[in-house]
Amino acid sequence: MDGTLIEGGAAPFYLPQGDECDVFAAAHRACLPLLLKGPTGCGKTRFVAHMAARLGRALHTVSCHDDLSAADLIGRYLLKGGETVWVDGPLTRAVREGAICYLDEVVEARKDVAVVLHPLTDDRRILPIDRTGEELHAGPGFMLVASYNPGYQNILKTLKPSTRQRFVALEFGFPSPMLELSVVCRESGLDEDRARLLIRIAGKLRGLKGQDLDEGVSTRLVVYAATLIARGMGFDRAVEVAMIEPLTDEADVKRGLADLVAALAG
Ligand SMILES: Nc1ncnc2c1ncn2[C@@H]1O[C@H](COP(=O)(O)OP(=O)(O)OP(=O)(O)O)[C@@H](O)[C@H]1O
Repeated sequence: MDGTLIEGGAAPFYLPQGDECDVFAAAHRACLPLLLKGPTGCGKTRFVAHMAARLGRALHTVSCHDDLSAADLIGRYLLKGGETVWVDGPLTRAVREGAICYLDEVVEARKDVAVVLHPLTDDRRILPIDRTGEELHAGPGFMLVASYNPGYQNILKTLKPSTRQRFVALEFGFPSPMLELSVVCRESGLDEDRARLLIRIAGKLRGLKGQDLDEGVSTRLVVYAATLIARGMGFDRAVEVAMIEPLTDEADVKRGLADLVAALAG
């Protein structure tokens, strides 16, 4: 596999917002790691799955959390049938196989993860495994992709410059209304008229980010609402359970959102 993109229907469905597929492919060819920045549910994970398939690479995805340590990524000795055996973690597996490793919400991970990522994301491209004494050299197929959501206002959880400046970075936003319409119809099977109305509602709700809401409604939630409607749920109820309830716990904000939706839905 020489990094040529495979066209065709085998890859998970993904509608590009711009030139991100070309940037991903170019970074893969150049053996550079890639950082995806953007809000939750805007298509980052789908994009990586799509690109991995088009590049003919296996994909190992890790959802990072605040207890995720370097050992979780690299591997550990485990007791199996009375014997102690070494078991590779997802990052080590990806390096050995020449696969793509996707670290979703990388800022959540513990600090020792950055120490592991540094020699792997600069021109050394090595993964030292202290416990086994191995030092793996990443081949041309391997690529590290990480994502984070700059919108989460947590000053303690941000990437250090020495980490972020090891990545080529792409910024994602919510798709344009036309693009989102295609995504929502394709993902849910809902008709265009009702999908268009959902997207207008989403646009209005996104406008409230920073006032009443921390985060705008994601494309994922619009797809949820559309899927529920396509399967028979009433429009208003689907909007309530998929596009309002998940956004906030505050009763008066919810009421305000419901009024706004009612005005739009007529
Ligand atoms: N451009 C797109 N093409 C196809 N589907 C999309 C696109 N953008 C969003 N989606 C839809 O939105 C859903 C959520 O996207 P995805 O899981 O990739 O979000 P994410 O940005 O990775 O979120 P998180 O940061 O929370 O993991 C997908 O399952 C898909 O249905």
